[in-house]
Amino acid sequence: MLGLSPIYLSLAAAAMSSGFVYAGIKCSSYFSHWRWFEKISFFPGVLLIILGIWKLYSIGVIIMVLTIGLTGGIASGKSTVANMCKEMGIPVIDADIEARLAVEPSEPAYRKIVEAFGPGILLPNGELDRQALGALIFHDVAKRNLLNGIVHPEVRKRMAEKREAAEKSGAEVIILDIPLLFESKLTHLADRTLVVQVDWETQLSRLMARNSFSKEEAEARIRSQMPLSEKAALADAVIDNNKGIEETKRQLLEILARWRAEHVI
Ligand SMILES: CC(C)(COP(=O)(O)OP(=O)(O)OC[C@H]1O[C@@H](n2cnc3c(N)ncnc32)[C@H](O)[C@@H]1O)[C@@H](O)C(=O)NCCC(=O)NCCS
Ligand SMILES: Nc1ncnc2c1ncn2[C@@H]1O[C@H](COP(=O)(O)OP(=O)(O)OP(=O)(O)O)[C@@H](O)[C@H]1O
Repeated sequence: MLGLSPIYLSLAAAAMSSGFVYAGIKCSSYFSHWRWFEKISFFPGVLLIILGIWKLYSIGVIIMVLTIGLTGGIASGKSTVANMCKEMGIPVIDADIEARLAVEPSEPAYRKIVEAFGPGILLPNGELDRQALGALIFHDVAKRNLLNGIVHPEVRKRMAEKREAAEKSGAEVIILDIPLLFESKLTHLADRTLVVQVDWETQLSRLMARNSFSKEEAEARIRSQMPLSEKAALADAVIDNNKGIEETKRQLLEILARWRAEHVI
């Protein structure tokens, strides 16, 4: 996230100094009553505060982190792009994975889901039957909202913890892979938003192939999300993932290089 980049620090320093000067002028009557050592130490004191903040930044106490909110539609290629980032050594925090962990039988969300949807959504071994739950919620907006209301707060908590850990480990870039970044109004979590886009036909055929879904099942899942064209219009950058993997990687590298440069200046 923001951390404190040099540009923000410079702006803060400029604002602080002008604030002090303004206050100094406003209080000139007081200022004229200050003793000589108070007058002499005033401006160097301000300078020392600014240098102190700068030092904290330079030794890494204040870290500058670029947080990217990666999103898209179901099967548009978010995980494919996230895996490319992981290969580059960039930590990825994946909302789908956190959502899976949050509904394990030992977790509080599990009990709430069973209470809300009944034991019919359980497998014989007691775990959630994800296919059965999916069949319910992707065809019924009220049920989807009910499930989201149980799972999403847990996912947000888990992601915040992981993000803090990634920041502490000194990561300069962090990817938050959040399928519902725009739907759930979570863009404030990221400095930049990146949408992985594909056209409808490609999305449908990749989803049907990957999950062995019927056309109807796949369409219900796609329609349960904000249209990809709307997400693309809201994003800071868009990766066109209709073509081959290499072309997708080329676009990713270009965007990362641009954003890294912008964030550091
Ligand atoms: C309904 C569930 C059990 C289906 O599980 P399944 O293993 O089939 O799918 P998986 O979790 O891998 O999700 C695949 C994709 O479906 C889409 N999706 C999942 N949940 C939702 C939802 N509530 N609304 C819209 N799209 C969703 C996302 O694009 C996601 O990447 C599961 O998706 C779930 O618990 N969803 C609610 C939590 C959630 O919103 N997860 C998304 C990220 S927070
Ligand atoms: N450029 C590409 N060319 C061909 N196949 C691709 C490409 N990008 C992704 N795929 C395939 O499309 C499918 C969906 O991709 P991926 O799993 O990355 O999507 P996702 O957005 O993470 O999906 P979900 O929303 O379900 O988590 C996968 O089977 C993947 O291998």
